[in-house]
Amino acid sequence: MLLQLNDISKNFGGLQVLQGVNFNVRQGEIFGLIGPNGAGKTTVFNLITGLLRASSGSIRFNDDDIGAVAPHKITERGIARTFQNIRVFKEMTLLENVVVGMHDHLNYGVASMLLNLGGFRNAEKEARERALELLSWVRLDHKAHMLADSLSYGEQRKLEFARALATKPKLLLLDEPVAGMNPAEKTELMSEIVNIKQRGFTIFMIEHDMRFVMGLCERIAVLNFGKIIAEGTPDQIKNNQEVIEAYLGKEEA
Ligand SMILES: Nc1ncnc2c1ncn2[C@@H]1O[C@H](COP(=O)(O)OP(=O)(O)OP(=O)(O)O)[C@@H](O)[C@H]1O
Repeated sequence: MLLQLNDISKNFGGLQVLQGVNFNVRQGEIFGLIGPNGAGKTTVFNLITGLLRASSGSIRFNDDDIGAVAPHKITERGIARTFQNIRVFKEMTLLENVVVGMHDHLNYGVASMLLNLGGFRNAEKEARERALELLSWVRLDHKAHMLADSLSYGEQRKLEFARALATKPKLLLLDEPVAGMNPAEKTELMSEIVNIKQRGFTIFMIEHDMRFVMGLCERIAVLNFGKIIAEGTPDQIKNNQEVIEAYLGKEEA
């Protein structure tokens, strides 16, 4: 197992947001976490990436306990994420945005690279070539030299995705990757994610768009009021009575 959550609970003061959460993400798969608004999904990502600490339970990545590891160290260990609210540098080009994402993994500082200082030329050239390749994975390479500000909302999401890949993560966490995308952009992103998986990346996403999650994920866990109520293949999840009730309410179900 690449990632294991064992009996995780999280309280904010008196509010119990997660209770006894258990699930695993396997190497090489596309895994999805779904659940109604406020179920605790983003809290799970914040625990995995070290922004929050669990009240109890353990999180293991590559068999190491990462429950008390600081966020930047989590990135170094190979976990990258995108956020629900877009965080691209709008006044920088797409290429520069991705190069910035790499900086942890290069020996030279970003500032030096961007300033073209002699000894750093090679590192800069390599970084730019790699950034261009990552942009091509999300079909944004033709816009590499444009400012991020000129992108549509959906394109900015894809730029964030490319930037997260720049750290060469073993595990990529995507928080609502298709939020704000139009249907054509969603379909495109679906095939791009499949391609990225085929390159050996493991992907774990939170997503509300059922067509997207069901079409893409190999396994899905469902969180409701802080508890995992189901885990399985998309077909198992679609037909699970407790899941249907969580989404529709008992009356309608
Ligand atoms: N830092 C915090 N302090 C206090 N309460 C918090 C904190 N972070 C989250 N919560 C609460 O925890 C609960 C779960 O929030 P979380 O954002 O994890 O849900 P979610 O499933 O990601 O929701 P959504 O789908 O709407 O993004 C909510 O009631 C939220 O208000």
